[in-house]
Amino acid sequence: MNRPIDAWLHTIDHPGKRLRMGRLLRPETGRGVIVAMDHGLFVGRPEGLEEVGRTIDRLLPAGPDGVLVTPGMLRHVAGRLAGRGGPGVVLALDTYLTTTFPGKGGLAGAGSGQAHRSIASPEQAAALGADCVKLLLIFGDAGLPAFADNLSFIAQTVEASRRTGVPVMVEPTVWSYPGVPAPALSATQLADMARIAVELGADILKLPFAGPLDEFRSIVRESPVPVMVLGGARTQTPEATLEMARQATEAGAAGLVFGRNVWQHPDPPGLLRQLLQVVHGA
Ligand SMILES: O=C(CO)COP(=O)(O)O
Repeated sequence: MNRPIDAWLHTIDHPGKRLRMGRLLRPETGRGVIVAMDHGLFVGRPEGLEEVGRTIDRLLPAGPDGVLVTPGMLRHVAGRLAGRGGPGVVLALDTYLTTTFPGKGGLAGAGSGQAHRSIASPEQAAALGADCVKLLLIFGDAGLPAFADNLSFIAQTVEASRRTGVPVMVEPTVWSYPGVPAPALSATQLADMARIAVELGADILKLPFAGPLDEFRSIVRESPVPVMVLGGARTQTPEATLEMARQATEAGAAGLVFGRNVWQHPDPPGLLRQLLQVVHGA
């Protein structure tokens, strides 16, 4: 089910986007392994990611294809990433807030409800050297006006990406609350969410892996853009993380965007090497 990188890159008619996307997906396999480290924006100081710079230093020798960070944090870690010929940089361009933060002392402030906001412009992301920007497409209980704003924010960012040349990764998700398990998505729901993201102009999809394998394979096959699979909460065992990576690869995914399962592992570079082995096969 491997799709060569040219199959993806030829779908992109913008040279800047092609060049940047080619930095995240390896030419030999058409896939990439991106380590997500933007969690601080959503939850504060996650266990295992107390110091993003130190985590990056530990992971770089394993050779990740990309890192996902926030524009604010990039200022502090760009020096570590520069001058090495990689990894590519994905910047989180938005965030969502909920008022329920169990164990976090009500970090999101007073009042009730949910809010979704941009935290940087596409132009800023381009100026910061981003190879890709990541946006959320959030389904669920925030109300129709919030959802409509979310859709137009993605559409505007896609429009801006024509000027900046920075590809747009869209992550369809559902409003969730720290400490509360995210609702399980059926493959049918996921297929609809993915399709809406593509219709909005996503260049890359970032999706949770939802079995059964054949149904996820259909979502990947139907997608005209690469599908990368996110990790989610820490699995019970490293073997379960590797198995998810195997199944995602088997289903034709263009790689992984894994966070907690990498940097909360006792040996993050060791696990990352194993993931790279699964995804790239060498
Ligand atoms: O991309 C991610 C967060 O932005 C994925 O992180 P997790 O693997 O920890 O879910």
